[in-house]
Amino acid sequence: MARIGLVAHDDKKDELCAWARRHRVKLGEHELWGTGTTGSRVIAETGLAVNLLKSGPLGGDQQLGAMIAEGRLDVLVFFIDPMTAQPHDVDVKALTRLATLYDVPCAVNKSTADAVLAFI
Ligand SMILES: O=C(CO)COP(=O)(O)O
Repeated sequence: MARIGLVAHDDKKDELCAWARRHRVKLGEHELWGTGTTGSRVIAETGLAVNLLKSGPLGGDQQLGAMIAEGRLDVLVFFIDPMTAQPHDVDVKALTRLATLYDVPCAVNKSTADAVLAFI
């Protein structure tokens, strides 16, 4: 069982929820963690159990980063919106930086997320 973080920027939340619905059975075999708004939407739209952290801009991204630094997260699925500036861009960069540093698989779009999930 892998510990998977689920995060999406606002314009990518529909995409992440559709992805989670498509992989509902497989995701159900794993321990899921989500930032507040993303995680709540995944719960509502899939019925999957997701451990909720704070909303991303309020510290949720940093909580996921801390989990990575402490060896408590195995996979990060983070659908980033490349077209919209984020007020908490420093947190976004910190999270992707820690995933890179600790060699945690980090899927920032659907096809990469499909590939990572097929692998675990
Ligand atoms: O801001 C986010 C990622 O940077 C996601 O946070 P929410 O899931 O709370 O919207």
